[in-house]
Amino acid sequence: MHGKLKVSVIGSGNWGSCIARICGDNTKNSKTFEKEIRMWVFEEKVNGRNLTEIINEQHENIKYLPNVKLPDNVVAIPDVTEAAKDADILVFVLPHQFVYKVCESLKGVIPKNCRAISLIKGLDFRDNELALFSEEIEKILNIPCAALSGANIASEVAEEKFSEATIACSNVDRDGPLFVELFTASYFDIRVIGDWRGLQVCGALKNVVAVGSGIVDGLKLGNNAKAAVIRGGLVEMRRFGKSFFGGVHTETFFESCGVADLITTCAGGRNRRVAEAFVTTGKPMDVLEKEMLNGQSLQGTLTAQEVHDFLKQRNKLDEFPFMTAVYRIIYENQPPKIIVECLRSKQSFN
Ligand SMILES: NC(=O)C1=CN([C@@H]2O[C@H](COP(=O)(O)OP(=O)(O)OC[C@H]3O[C@@H](n4cnc5c(N)ncnc54)[C@H](O)[C@@H]3O)[C@@H](O)[C@H]2O)C=CC1
Ligand SMILES: O=C(CO)COP(=O)(O)O
Repeated sequence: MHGKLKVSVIGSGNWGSCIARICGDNTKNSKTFEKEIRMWVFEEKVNGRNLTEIINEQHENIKYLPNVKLPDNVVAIPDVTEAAKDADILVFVLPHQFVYKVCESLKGVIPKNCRAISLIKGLDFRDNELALFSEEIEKILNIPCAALSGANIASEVAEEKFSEATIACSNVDRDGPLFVELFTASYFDIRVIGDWRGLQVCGALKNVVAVGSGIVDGLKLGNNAKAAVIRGGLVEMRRFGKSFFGGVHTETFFESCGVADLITTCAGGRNRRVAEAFVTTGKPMDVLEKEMLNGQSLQGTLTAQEVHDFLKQRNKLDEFPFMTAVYRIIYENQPPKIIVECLRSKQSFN
């Protein structure tokens, strides 16, 4: 290894800022990593000032992770190529709808020996295929890309409450220890696995299940119904992974990136909260997203659409009644109660 490794975090939202904080704490006195963490910020005005200036002066992302101090070695940079150039490690942590544009602008800027890790929860439906972001980043930038996902509601991790996370990479021996060193904290415990596809299928689809659980909450159906939705959702997540992506292991669904993330998101995530309000107010999800999230982004609504379009095009909607019900409720005005009707067993006792 020649010198210490330079780390850049591409993204600075709720989770992006939280993870930059962990990285910054870990690189402060590191023999492996350069102290400075460059964090790309999608520039915007907050209270009439540039968000990057506020972050660099106050060491706080007052819009996306308020009341949490960032270490002063985390430096906010508004130009993405400036933030990423010469990086040895790129941490992608963006809402999934923005990833392609950002990656395209990094083409030709990234050193050949750079490694990446994707913390993005989402899939991309294009050319009639669903793409995994770690694989898209590998293709666009021609560098290896691992993935991290887990039961990690950012506000809780930022308060240093105990969480687990999963890292998956194709070369566990080469990349595992390095990423574990970068992300582990006393309150953030990581396990490394080889199933990067299963991990990302879980991270994306659990957001659709969380929308379903919010619908159950909006209908005030109680904990048993929510458990039924989590169970049915998990079955379809596994079926989806196994049906459409090679190399997905059942064990992955028992890691933090699987059932644990599903449980926490269905209990306390943004997708759940906004979907509950969708039922109680009757307003569309995109309107509520703007009203309730102050610029933060829902991933479950777009993922529900992408999954639906993919399944429809393959004539497979019948095999995924729960995912299809979520789509129909939020996009096709179907009654919210179908969220549990779709789970009923087809057995007849007559
Ligand atoms: N917030 C959380 O608790 C967790 C989020 N994640 C995942 O991490 C990823 C990033 O989420 P967050 O950091 O929470 O983001 P967020 O939900 O806070 O989204 C807002 C971010 O998007 C940026 N943005 C807005 N317009 C943009 C544009 N046109 N181009 C590029 N960026 C733009 C904003 O500047 C801001 O940084 C998502 O895939 C999410 O599912 C994963 C674990 C936990
Ligand atoms: O991914 C998350 C927790 O692990 C956050 O979920 P929400 O986007 O629904 O808040």
